[in-house]
Amino acid sequence: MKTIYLDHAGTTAMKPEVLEAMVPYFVDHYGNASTVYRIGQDARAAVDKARDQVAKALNADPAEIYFTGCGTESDNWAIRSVALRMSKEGKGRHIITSNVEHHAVLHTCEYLEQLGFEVTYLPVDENGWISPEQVEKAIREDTILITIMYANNEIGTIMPIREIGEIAKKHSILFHTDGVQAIGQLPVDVKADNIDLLSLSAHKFNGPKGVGALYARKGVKLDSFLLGGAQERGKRAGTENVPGIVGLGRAIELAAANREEHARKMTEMRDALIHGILETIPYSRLNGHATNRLPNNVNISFEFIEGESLLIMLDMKNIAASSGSACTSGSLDPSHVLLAIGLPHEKAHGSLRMTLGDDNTMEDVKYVLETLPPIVERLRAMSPLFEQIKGGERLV
Ligand SMILES: Cc1ncc(COP(=O)(O)O)c(C=O)c1O
Ligand code: FES
Repeated sequence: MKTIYLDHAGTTAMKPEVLEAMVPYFVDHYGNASTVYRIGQDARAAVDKARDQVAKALNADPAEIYFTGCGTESDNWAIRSVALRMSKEGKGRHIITSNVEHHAVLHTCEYLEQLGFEVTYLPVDENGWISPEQVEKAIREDTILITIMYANNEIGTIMPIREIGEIAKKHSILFHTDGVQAIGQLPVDVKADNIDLLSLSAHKFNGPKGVGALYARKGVKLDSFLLGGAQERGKRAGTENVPGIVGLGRAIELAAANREEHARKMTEMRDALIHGILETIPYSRLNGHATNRLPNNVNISFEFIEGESLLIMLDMKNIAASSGSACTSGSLDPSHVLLAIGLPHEKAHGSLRMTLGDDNTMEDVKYVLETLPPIVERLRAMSPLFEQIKGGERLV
């Protein structure tokens, strides 16, 4: 039986068209893009083309796009570079972010705190949302950067990016957004959204792993993060990952062209899953905003069960899902995002994230809706706590 893959927020399979575009740059045009001879110049032209493709998808200028090694690098680069430069220029040392950011942002902010920066971690509401007013209220004389994610990778809540960008602009503060989960799902437009810096990662929209990009608006002074050669106009040293960059360019072009149809299809499957589960499984609740959420994200907590056991049993039925973000699923700590929306530990542990993609169909949704309820029931039958409430008494 085929695997029903429901972890597209973790990573996605590459599209055959993307692979096809990349292959020649491994074997034929393998030259170093910084050289003058033909096979090097072929590679250079391919990097330039990819830069155009990324710029077009974001409504940016190609000169505003820098290729990186991953979304994590883009986040680190944007935040550290702005912080260090602004503080050197005496503009201040205060950063505003949220408490549901990806660890690429949170750990970078914590690192900067060790260097003497001050960080405000705005608390989200019960839906995982930050209001523009909250952001405005947190602004101080010495605020140099606002970094708020476009959409959350665990619970799918979409942040009011355009409004936050407007506020940042009004106060002349730089605005970075981690757009890793938004690209391909939402209509991201860096100009209309008032974004100064945006991070993205190819493997989240059917491109290759290990390649990302950072958009930096013209006029934003960006210092190099990786020091060395003069690649990426002297801003990001290291021989370009030409096949990866070509793949990123092709993948974002395809994602942008199919975005509306993709979002429509995802939303339909998402809502069928959410309603189907909430209607058939007692003591379950949806995490994240009911409607203002990524079209492909389903995140549900089941009381009285362990997310890990649920994942193992789903895997035995060929369903691949997640119980939190990929990097923390090996740890015993409950997700910081689920705790931030106010879930107590036991509910946070019993959560299931299913993120849909192009390869899913309504048949898959049907299969999940048939397979999941008996698994939850079996796991609950083993739970001593659940035994106590069987009589109909509500404990929590
Ligand atoms: C919101 C968000 N930011 C950053 C990242 C990191 O991206 P990458 O895996 O390319 O380093 C991820 C993916 O795990 C993510 O979901
Ligand atoms: S590093 Fe990928 S989910 Fe955290």
